[in-house]
Amino acid sequence: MSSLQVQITHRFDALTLDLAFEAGLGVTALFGPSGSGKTSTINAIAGLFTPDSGRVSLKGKTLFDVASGVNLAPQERRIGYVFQDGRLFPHLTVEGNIRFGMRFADPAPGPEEMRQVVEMLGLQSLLERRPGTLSGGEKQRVALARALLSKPHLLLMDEPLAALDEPRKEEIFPYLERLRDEAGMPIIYVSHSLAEVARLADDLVVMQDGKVVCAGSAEDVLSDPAALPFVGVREAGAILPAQVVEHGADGLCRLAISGGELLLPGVTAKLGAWLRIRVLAQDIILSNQLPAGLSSRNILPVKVEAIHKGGGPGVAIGLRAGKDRLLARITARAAAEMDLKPGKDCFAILKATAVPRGSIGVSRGF
Ligand SMILES: Nc1ncnc2c1ncn2[C@@H]1O[C@H](COP(=O)(O)OP(=O)(O)OP(=O)(O)O)[C@@H](O)[C@H]1O
Repeated sequence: MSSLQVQITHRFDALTLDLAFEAGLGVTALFGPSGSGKTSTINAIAGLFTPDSGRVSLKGKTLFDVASGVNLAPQERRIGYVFQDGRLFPHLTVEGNIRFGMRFADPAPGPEEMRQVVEMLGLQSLLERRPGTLSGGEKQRVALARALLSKPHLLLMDEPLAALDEPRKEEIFPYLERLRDEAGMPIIYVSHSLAEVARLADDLVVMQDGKVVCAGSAEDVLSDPAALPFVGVREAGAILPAQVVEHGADGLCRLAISGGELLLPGVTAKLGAWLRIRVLAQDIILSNQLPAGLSSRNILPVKVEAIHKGGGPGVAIGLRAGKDRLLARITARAAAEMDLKPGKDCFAILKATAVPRGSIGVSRGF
């Protein structure tokens, strides 16, 4: 049974929320366009907003249930909440802010637990500083530490990177990846950035107009051609588990994937490290023959699994590459001329520079 179970309905003037999903350990991303109801959903989980009907339970405990009249106050729910803007107390030091979270923990964390969280989030040298002197990324790490030291059973994060520029985002990602792998609790991560989601999420719940339109493991959803219209044609792309095999003297890294190898620039992870590589559907070219004399070194034998026609000239092609899946987006005309259909073998070609550094995340291994 999943740790968190959510079923809520609520009618706002302009939107009706009507959704159900479950979340286990690790990061479950709530992804969807602005106004799809993501924040309202996590506010309902946190007890900051009371829906018309439904039920929320965490680790078998009912937090909210209209049928039986249960509606625990936010502070009784054992939930940590990290807001987009951090919401630190400006008059307290970093340490004061972090200790504030401990007031809600039961039992209160000891010095060793505090040391571990401070170390995990790299806050050792910031403890005496005040929030006004911190960068956006540092503030978010403090907000995370404060939430974690309240010893929650669930962590809710609402667009925690939205206010940060790209370098600050890059700075905080390793901490979020560590948190995902070490926190030992469900984390609900709200985002409208598929790049963030592809990098962090174990599971994905895609929302639109107050409803869940698809849900499952991030790998399944992001490689599903039928999900492409919901995640966006430009942003859609599968994630491939890959292991670092060799750093070439020319700056290219050789990565082993279940269906072959990739050569990519800009990979700094150590030999043997497991990564998750996001390959955008629009960056894949398909060929019926093994291409010769091509500049790309990344040519993978693949099998067509599914084809999904959208309203426009494009089609999404679900591909099997070894044990993994890829998603390609090509024109319907090309698909027809290549006679692509489920079961057909072909080759997927990926330009090395098509995978930017920001599309490479660290994984807990597969
Ligand atoms: N308190 C409210 N009163 C009336 N309508 C509301 C209220 N809160 C939310 N809504 C409605 O629900 C919609 C979704 O809001 P919500 O903040 O949950 O979406 P979101 O997916 O988190 O969007 P964003 O990414 O922009 O924060 C709003 O556009 C609005 O129509």
